[in-house]
Amino acid sequence: MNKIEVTGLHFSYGAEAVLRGITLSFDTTPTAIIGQNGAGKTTFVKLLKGLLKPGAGSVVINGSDTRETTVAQLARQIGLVFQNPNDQIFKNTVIDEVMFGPLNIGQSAADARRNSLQALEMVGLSGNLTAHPYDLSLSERKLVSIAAVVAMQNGIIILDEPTIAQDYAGKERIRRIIRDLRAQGRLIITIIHDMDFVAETFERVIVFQDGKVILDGDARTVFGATDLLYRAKLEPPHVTQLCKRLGYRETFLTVEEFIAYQQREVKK
Ligand SMILES: Nc1ncnc2c1ncn2[C@@H]1O[C@H](COP(=O)(O)OP(=O)(O)OP(=O)(O)O)[C@@H](O)[C@H]1O
Repeated sequence: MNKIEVTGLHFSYGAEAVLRGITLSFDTTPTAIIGQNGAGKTTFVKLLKGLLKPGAGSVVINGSDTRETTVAQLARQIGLVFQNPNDQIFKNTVIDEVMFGPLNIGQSAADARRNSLQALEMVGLSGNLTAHPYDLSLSERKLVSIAAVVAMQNGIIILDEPTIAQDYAGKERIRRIIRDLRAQGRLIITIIHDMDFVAETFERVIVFQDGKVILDGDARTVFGATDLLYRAKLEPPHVTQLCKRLGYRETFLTVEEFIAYQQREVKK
C-alpha cells in the first residue's frame, strides 16, 4: 500500500498563508507537481514528509496522520531527494553515503549494503563505490542522492528537481529510474520546472498556483489547458507550444508523437 490522502490542507509561515486548501490523493501513478517559484510546492512536499505539520486539514500517509506520526516513523515510508545534492551528502565514499539512510532506519548492515548496491546499480554508479562524492560531477552527485533514498526501500519517493544539472543522457537515466521505481510499485512524486521532461515522463500533472491546485489530470489534458497555464506563468512543453502556434488542434507532448502524426497524415 503506497497511498497519500491530503484533505483541506492549509499552511502558513507566520502570517504568510502559503497553502490554501489543498485536497489531493496519490496512488502509484508517477506524478509531477509544477508551478511558478513560490507557488508552495516545496512546502507541500515537506508537509507530506512530516517535516512540517498542517495548520489545518490533514496529510495521511498509508493510513497514518502525519500529526500523530514522528518524522522518524515517516522516514520508513517516504523519502525525499533534495534539489541540491550538496544539502544531503556528507560521507566520504559513495557506498557509505548511500548506506547511511538504510542503516539509520534500522536495516541490518547486510540488507543496507545489498539495497545500496542495487540502488547504485539502478542509477549507474556501481563502478564508483569508493569514490569521494565530491570527486564526482554535480549530476553524478544528484544520482548518489537518489540512490541513497532508493536504498531505504521507501514505498513513496519525492524527487525535487531531479533533472537539474543533467545532460540528455542523465535525463534519460532519470526517466529510466522513475520507470523502474514505478514498476516496483513505488509512488513517485516530482517537483519540476522542466516541462519537456514532464510531458515525456509523467502520467499525472498537478499545477500549483498561489498555494492552490488549479489543474490536476493526465499530462495531455493539463498541457492542453494553455490559457490556465499561461495565467499560472507556466510555459507548456516546447513541442506543444510549437504545434499550437502552427494551428494544430491536438495537444502533442513529444516530438516523436508529432512526427508519427505527420507521417500518418502524409500517408492518407
Ligand atoms: N522557511 C520559510 N520561512 C518563511 N517563508 C518561507 C519559508 N519557506 C518558504 N517560504 C515562503 O513560502 C512561499 C512558498 O515557498 P515554496 O518554497 O514552498 O514554493 P515553491 O513553489 O517550492 O517555489 P520554488 O519553485 O522556487 O522552489 C514563498 O513565498 C516562500 O518565500
